[in-house]
Amino acid sequence: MTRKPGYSGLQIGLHWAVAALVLFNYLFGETMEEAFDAVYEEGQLASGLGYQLHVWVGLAVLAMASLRLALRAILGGGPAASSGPALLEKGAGAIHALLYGLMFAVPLLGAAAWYAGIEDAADLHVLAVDGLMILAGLHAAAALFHQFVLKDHRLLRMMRAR
Ligand code: HEM
Ligand code: HEM
Repeated sequence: MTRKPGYSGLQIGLHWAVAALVLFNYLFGETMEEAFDAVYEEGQLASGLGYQLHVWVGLAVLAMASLRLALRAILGGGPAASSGPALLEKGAGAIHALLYGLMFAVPLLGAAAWYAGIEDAADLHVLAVDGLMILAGLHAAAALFHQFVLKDHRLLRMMRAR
């Protein structure tokens, strides 16, 4: 079956929604750290709205990541459907695969820490978040390089529905 290159409106909407929600949880993660310490180190009850937002925003990322993978399997998209140099396409594909993996690993590790009180999962959650932010930064820089230096309209693929 031949598929049109690019992404559907829903795929594009989910891409940017995940990017915004990940950034939100990254910037406001401290409230969750305080709640985790209160519950598991000081034996107190967690208070405030901040940590609840962290949990729901993070679980929304998990749900959206699942939907994205399902849509990708059905609708396609991604570097395989485009035409850059083979080695660069492989690199981009590997980064996308790692980003997908971390979209699952980060919230799942957070849930294991929060709901089961697993300290090691909390440490891995924080480590995985750092990895996600570094990769997302590289990925965003690559998108800007494609768009403005190579001028191959790569960024537009994630802005205009096919
Ligand atoms: C400002 C930040 C970002 C920019 C400018 C950006 C840009 C793009 C662009 C242009 C593409 C399409 C590449 C192509 O197929 O030609 C893309 C795909 C992708 N992006 Fe981002 N992105 C950003 C943030 C993120 C974040 C935070 C994540 C993950 C949490 C992410 C995950 C992905 C994945 C997995 C794909 C591949 C989609 C697929 O083919 O199924 N991006 N991004
Ligand atoms: C995309 C999703 C998520 C991102 C980007 C994210 C990001 C973060 C960040 C930046 C911190 C603070 C790290 C620090 O200041 O040391 C943190 C801590 C934490 N998060 Fe998340 N989080 C996400 C999802 C979740 C989910 C779904 C849960 C639980 C259901 C969760 C539970 C926790 C816990 C328990 C901590 C405290 C860990 C500790 O103090 O060692 N997170 N998260």
